[in-house]
Amino acid sequence: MAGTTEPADLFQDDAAQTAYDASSIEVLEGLEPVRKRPGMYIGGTDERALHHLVAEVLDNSMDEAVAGHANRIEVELTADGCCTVRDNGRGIPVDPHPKFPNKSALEVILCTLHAGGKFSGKSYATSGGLHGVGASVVNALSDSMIVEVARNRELYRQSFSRGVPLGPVEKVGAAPNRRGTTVTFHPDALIFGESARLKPSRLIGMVRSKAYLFSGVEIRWKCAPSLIGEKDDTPTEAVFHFPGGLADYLAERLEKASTYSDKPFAGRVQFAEKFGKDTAGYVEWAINWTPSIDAFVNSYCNTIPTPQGGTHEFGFWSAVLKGIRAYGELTGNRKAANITRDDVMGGGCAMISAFIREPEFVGQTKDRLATTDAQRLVELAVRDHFDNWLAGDPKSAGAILDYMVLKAEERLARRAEKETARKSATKKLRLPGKLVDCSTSTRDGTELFLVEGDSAGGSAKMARDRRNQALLPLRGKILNVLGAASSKLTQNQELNDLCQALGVAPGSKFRLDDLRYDKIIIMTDADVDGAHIASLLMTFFFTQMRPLIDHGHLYLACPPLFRITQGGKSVYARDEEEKDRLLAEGIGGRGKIEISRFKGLGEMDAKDLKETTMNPARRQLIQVTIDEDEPGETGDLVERLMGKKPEMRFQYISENARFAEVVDV
Ligand SMILES: Nc1ncnc2c1ncn2[C@@H]1O[C@H](COP(=O)(O)OP(=O)(O)OP(=O)(O)O)[C@@H](O)[C@H]1O
Ligand SMILES: [Mg+2]
Ligand SMILES: [Mg+2]
Repeated sequence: MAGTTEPADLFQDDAAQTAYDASSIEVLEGLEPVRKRPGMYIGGTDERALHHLVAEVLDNSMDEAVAGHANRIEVELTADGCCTVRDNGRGIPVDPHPKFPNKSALEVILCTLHAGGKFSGKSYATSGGLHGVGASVVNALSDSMIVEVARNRELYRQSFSRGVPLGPVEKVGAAPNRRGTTVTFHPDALIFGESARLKPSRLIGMVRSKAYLFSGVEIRWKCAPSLIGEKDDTPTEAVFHFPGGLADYLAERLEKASTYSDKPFAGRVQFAEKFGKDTAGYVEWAINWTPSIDAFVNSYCNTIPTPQGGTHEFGFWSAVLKGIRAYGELTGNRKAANITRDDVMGGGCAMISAFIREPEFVGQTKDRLATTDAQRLVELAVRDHFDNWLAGDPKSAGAILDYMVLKAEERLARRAEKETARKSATKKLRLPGKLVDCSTSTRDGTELFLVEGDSAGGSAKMARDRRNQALLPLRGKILNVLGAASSKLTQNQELNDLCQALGVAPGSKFRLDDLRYDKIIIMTDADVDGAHIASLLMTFFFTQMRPLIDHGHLYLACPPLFRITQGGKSVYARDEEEKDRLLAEGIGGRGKIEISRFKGLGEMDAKDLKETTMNPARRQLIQVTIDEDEPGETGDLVERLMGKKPEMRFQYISENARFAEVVDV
């Protein structure tokens, strides 16, 4: 039947179709879409998203600073849960907007998606803002937002709630010595939940990082003491200003680490110097290598953190990789050719900050930079500097090169090890001589019978289905493995044969994927010796190949318990009940009926063994499982199986249904 055929009644449901007409298509106006689907704008409504609101407002002030119009920003958290960001920039325009003469530009910016001054590159060269949504999204998701603008010696103010203006922009006084924008907002509990709070410890890191990303700005931090928890060491006030930029920050982070170079490789290149005056922006970086702390890379574009990296980061690592390889060639170190990007990045602690015109990010939270050109710009800008740096400091350069060569060698050695391991696994297995294998080449549906004794092995060999049933006769008793050291384990021939036949190694080297059979079936006599062997085997599997049991590969065969003979005719009974039934029905022979408790598998001929114990259509198997619900059960089980009294084990194995579950398979 074709997969696209619709059930007939789908066509009858006219009502459903009528109800879904043009009126069901909604066009969300203004800021409604933001409140309906915050995820699209801030990546969700969780804590990360909540803190992203501050990032949006702060980014706008940073853009103003990077554009050269502001040099001071203040961030304050107040006890009422509000956040205030103030800058001394140009101030958001407040004059009427040419397209909407009744509204100020301020209102248009805050109440309209995709309204902004960063589309053309005229007011801002390399801004973090680019979509014209940030400020309006914060407004939409705040139950209160107040924006104050000091411009033209006047102070203006407009208030909003959930994206709706509470009135027009108003002049509220004179501001003779002031300019800039102040945004105060309170995240809406309807969106973020009643318990949502801006966390000082989370915000101060962001605030600090902005300061070292742009050395031309000073950021003042203030936080109500009541917001700082007992074990929290976030300061209530701080001033961040890093004239040394990223190099300062890296030095601070690597203060306690030993590094391969005394001084980091750090620098800053204006793209215009290299690519002509029309190329706006620059790249700044700082990196050092250390064996003592985990490698990290923090990358940014236009002060926006890009935790998922992107083109700028890729270009940076390309420069470093090519530089170090070239240096190796120059100094006659042939192994340098083996170094890859991973080797260069491993152990490298790097800060990369690019400023480019019209960056393209993936999504509004801007986690990854997608601008293709950034890769080329950054790579070419960094490359020359790296070459010079290496040449100018041979001691550091040598140490870093040696370290990367070592990383490359380790990586190659690991790969070689993996490859040989794989080769030996796929190489034709050496199988023990006494294994009677089945003919199927795949594992699916195959069974390996572990058979006690040679005589039973003989009839089992004839009784089996040679396509999927294999046999491994086990001679004598296997070593009592529970107490044995693992060296003893590997010396035991029976166990070695068993492992080889199964295709797996015991202990930590066990790999379920290598198992050669689907079902491992222990088939021993229904007597004390048989029970002992079965228990030894189960203990072995339990302690050395536990996943084999956990994944349901281990079974016990259930040979019959009674044989009833009458005048040359024999039948077998699995239990008392079946025996009684057979006796009552009669087995169809003549003369005296003899009932014997069945002893060994060897007593049965191949046909009987097949019918009672091996043929999947007639037999019963007990699947060995471990009951995890009962604490102490497994340890207890091993105790019982391995205890001194063999009768107990026999009893346990033949009767304990908690441990072993009877299944018809
Ligand atoms: N502190 C500020 N100082 C001056 N102008 C600002 C300030 N904050 C916002 N603006 C103006 O408001 C516009 C809209 O800001 P908004 O954050 O909504 O969008 P954006 O920054 O352009 O882009 P993005 O959505 O990527 O943040 C900005 O483009 C800028 O012109
Ligand atoms: Mg913005
Ligand atoms: Mg906007």
